[in-house]
Formats: sequence, C-alpha cells, structure tokens
Amino acid sequence: MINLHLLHRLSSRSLPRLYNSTKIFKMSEPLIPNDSVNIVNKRAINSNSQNSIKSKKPKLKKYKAKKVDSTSPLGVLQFEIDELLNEKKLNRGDIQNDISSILNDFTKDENSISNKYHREVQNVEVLKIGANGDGLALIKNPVESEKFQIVTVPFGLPGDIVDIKVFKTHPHYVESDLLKVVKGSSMRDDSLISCKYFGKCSGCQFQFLTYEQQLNLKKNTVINAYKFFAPKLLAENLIPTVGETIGSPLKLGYRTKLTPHFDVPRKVKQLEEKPPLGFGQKGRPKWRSQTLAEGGSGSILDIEECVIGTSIINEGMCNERKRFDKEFTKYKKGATILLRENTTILDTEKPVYEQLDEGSTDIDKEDKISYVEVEDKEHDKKLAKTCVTNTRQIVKEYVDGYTFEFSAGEFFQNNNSILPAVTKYVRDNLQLPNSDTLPRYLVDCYCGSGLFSICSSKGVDKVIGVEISADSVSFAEKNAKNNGIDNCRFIVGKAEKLFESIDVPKDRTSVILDPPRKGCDELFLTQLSSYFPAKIVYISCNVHSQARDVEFFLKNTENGSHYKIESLRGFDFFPQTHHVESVCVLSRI
Ligand SMILES: C[S@@+](CC[C@H](N)C(=O)[O-])C[C@H]1O[C@@H](n2cnc3c(N)ncnc32)[C@H](O)[C@@H]1O
Repeated sequence: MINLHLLHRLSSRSLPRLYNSTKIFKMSEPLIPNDSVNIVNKRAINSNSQNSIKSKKPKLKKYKAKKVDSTSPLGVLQFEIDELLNEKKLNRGDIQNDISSILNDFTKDENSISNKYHREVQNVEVLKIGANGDGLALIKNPVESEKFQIVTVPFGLPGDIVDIKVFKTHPHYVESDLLKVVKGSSMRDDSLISCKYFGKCSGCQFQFLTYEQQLNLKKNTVINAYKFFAPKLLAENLIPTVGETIGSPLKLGYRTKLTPHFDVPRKVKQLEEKPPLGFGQKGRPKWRSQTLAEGGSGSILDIEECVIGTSIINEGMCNERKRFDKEFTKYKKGATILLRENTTILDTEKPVYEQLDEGSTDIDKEDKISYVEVEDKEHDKKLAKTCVTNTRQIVKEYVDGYTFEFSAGEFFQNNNSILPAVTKYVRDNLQLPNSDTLPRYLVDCYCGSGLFSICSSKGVDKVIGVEISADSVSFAEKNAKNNGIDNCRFIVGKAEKLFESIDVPKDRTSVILDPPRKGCDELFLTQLSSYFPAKIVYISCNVHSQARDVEFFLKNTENGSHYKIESLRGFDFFPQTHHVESVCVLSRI
C-alpha cells in the first residue's frame, strides 16, 4: 500500500526554470503561402513598369522531399503504406498525389486544386493502425477519379467508420483530422478515456482501449518492425515468436518527467493575453469546434493536469502554471518547463522539510516546496517526492533498492514503476550457461548514469560501462560508490571506444546495448561482432532501429552468423501511448 501525504515547507522561489526556447509541435505550414499570388503579380507589375521586353513566367514551385530516417515515424509510415497497397493489390502510382499542381495552383476560389484535395470526406473506413497510433484508410483521389489516396486518421481504429477533414498532402499519403466517429470499431470503448484532452492532445493515443488491447498492439508493433526492417531474418525463419508485452504496474500516474511548453508569437513585444501552456495539439484543431472551448486554438493545448504524470509532477505543473499566470508578460520567447520527479529517502528521525532539496513551490502557500510522501513497504523506506524544474539540479531516483543521481536535464527512464521488472528481466537474460563457478563479466554500452550496470552488478565479477556523456559517466561512478558497489568501471566516449581497452574474456562476457532512438552505428556493431561476446541483451526505445541493427549484426558482420535471437518482446514503459520499449536477447549458437 502506498501512503500519500501532501506537505509543504517555506522556501524563497523565483521564476520557473525554463530551457530551450522552443517551437515544439509547431503545425506544418500550409502548402501554399497565402501571399503567393500577390508575390507573382507584383513581379509582373514591376517588370511591366520597366518596359521589360521579356515577359517573365512565374517560376514553378518544386516539391522538395525532406530526408527522413527510415526508422523514424515518417520512415515507418512508408513501410505501412506499402503493406496496405500490397493487401489492396495497388501500387504507388495508384496513390500518387499531384503535389506540383497543388503547389502551383494560385487560384483562390473554391474550385482550386488545393481546395479539392483539402476537403471533408464522409464515411471513411479505417483499415489499420500504424506504429505511431494513427489509423490508415484508403479514399478516392478527389481530382483523378481512377486513383486513390492513403490517409492517416488520428485516433482512428481499424473498423471505425469516420468523417474526416483532409488538410495536408504528401506524395504518397494525405493527413487528416478526425471530425466524427460515425460507427465505432469494436475495439473502441470511450468509457475508458480518463482525460478530457484525449483526442486533442498529441501525448496519448490509446486511452479508449483496454490495457490488454494496448499491449497487443505494441506486440504487433514489434512484429511489424522486424518484418519491415529485418526481412532477411524473417525469410530465413530466424525471428522467434514475439513474447507478450510486459505491462507497466502503473497504467496512469506513472510519468516522472513532463515538459509543458508555450509559444510566444513572433513580432509580439509584450504578451497581453496568456498563451496556452501545455502540450502539442494533434492535427489542426480549427476544424474541431470543441477544441476551441477546451484549451485554446493554437498549436499548443492549455493543459492543467496530465493523467499519465505522477501526482507530484502534476502538483509541480499546477505550481508552475500559477507562476506563469502572474509572470507570462515577462517572456519574449516561447519556452519549455522541465518537471522532473525527485525522490528523497527519508530519515524518519528528522523532520521532512529539513531533508528536501530545491523543488517546485506553491506561490499561494508562501512558496512552500510541494512534496508527496510515499511508503516503500518492500524495502521498508519512506520516500518524499518533489518536482524539480532546474535542468542542472541533481535528481535522485530509487530503483529496486538502489539510489541513482543524475542531472534533471539528462536522460533517465521516465516510468519508475516498471524499472524493477525491466532490470530483473535484463539481469536474468544476461546469465551465461554453466556459469556457477567461473568468473562472469558485463559490458554496459550506452550506460547513462549506470542504471543497468548497477542493477546487474551483483551477479558478476566486473562491469565496464561506456557512455558518451561525461556528465552521466561521473554520475554513474558516483552512483556505484553510493550504492556500495566497487566492481564497476566507466569509460567516457562513443560506444566503440570500449574496444580500445576491453580486458574481459569474450566467452565469459555479456553485453547490454541501450542506445538512443537512432540505434547503434555499423562501426560499433562490426566491432562488437569481432569481439564476439557470449551474450547480448539489446534494449531499445525504437524497435525499428533495433530490428535494423539486429539484422545487420546477424547478417553483415564477421561473427553474426554464430548468434541467434533467443527472445524478443516489448515492455510497456508508456501506457496509453503508442510507444513500446523492445528487448531482444542474442546468444551464441
Ligand atoms: C536510451 S539512453 C540509455 C541510458 C541508460 N542505459 C539508462 O537506462 O539510464 C542512451 C544513452 O546513450 C548515450 N549515447 C548516445 N550516443 C552514444 C554513443 N555513440 N556512444 C555511447 N553512448 C551514447 C546517451 O547519452 C544516453 O545516455
């Protein structure tokens, strides 16, 4: 049982700590700038007045495709589009949109190409749900009657019949806003929605699904990722049955970090009206009458409470919003507010207020630090949770009996409730066969402030961690020391720096990989394969780059063919959202 008390203490407090002037979640610009026609006409007038003999043709606008990483959400969408086309026996030509005509259509009347494309469509059947949580559907092309369009439908579930507004065109798909669910999919259960901003905020996608359905969708994301990014492994039957997704103990109130933000329009010297402070709107809200009444009309939705944030993070958000109400006129640029949970293990002999570090304060309560007291019955400890807003402040987290310190602005996992299960799973899967007497070693690549190194250190003789952030490495060293662990060594540098000085025998060594979203690079994977460790546990917040890396490792490196995928499954670090963390275990054959 968790025992919650809210207590406060006196503290002086200034402005909220803001970082990164931001343009996060800015909606895309319209394809045709409003003044396009005027610019062209002005040029024509100028050239006439100079009696120019040459009548200059307006320059045709060309569509410039942005380079996307194939494992990013937009890159993955391309695979999903091809899969849908395959199922419908269509090809890319059948869904190609005439972007050039839209870009160069300067007429403004209702029959303009742009208006024909960006229209409302009724009774659209959603066919699939993609990895980023948007539905996918097939609609008729409004201009070329023999053609179709693939449309993304936010908050659309397979089987839904919906009315949509198409608002943006890309070469092979169009984006839409969901206007109305005409007939709901059997998966949809709106009674499960716990946030009034669901359907408008870009944070959550799955609140209307049972938790079991959410876990199943995430399992499918893992299956599809390996289908799309590891086709050779799939063809050779080298991918095992994907395990059930491991759920989070907390389904709501789990997020230990939130970053609400606000925009200040350009050219505004002094804000007169308070701008929305919250999270990005999904799609273009101006077609959704409800949205205007509930939280603003801009690209940011004004949100006072986030149901997936922990209670102290929401308390911090409430404090910082009160402060923003009073002080918004001082800001000349948009900014992001960091809200990061901090845990203090309480000495029950001392008054709580004496043990708290700096944290978010309540201006209505004499600037007292807000905190929530939590009892950890398993380890017989009392914890105080505070909310840190200063990116440089040192934050403490408490995982499975260990304490971790790191800078509030640096990386640390955001769902504390699932970490004991994840660290145990990693530890169990690092085990080497017949390892009862011989020494065992662990290498933790991308180790951050030492979470996996420290949580796995007991069963091994020596741990080597490698991490690019010197700041994180100094925290990893400090964390090992504070937890009484003396068998860990940490190296600052790119992951491949490890191989310059590795001194542990490969046959007795397991390796953890936990890279950022973009995954590992080929140089590192090639060197890892040459080192040839006994076991590899690859943890990833982007299963698509993980699948690509695993295929590269098994198929394109020196010793890759001597490994097999022992197991593969997702962990649900972020309930109610589309995100999935994937753990892939590789062992030598
Ligand atoms: C997903 S985090 C994992 C951190 C840690 N395992 C944890 O769970 O707290 C990825 C880490 O990789 C680090 N990193 C990014 N690129 C790197 C590289 N090329 N070599 C080593 N570390 C890198 C980042 O600084 C970050 O701490």
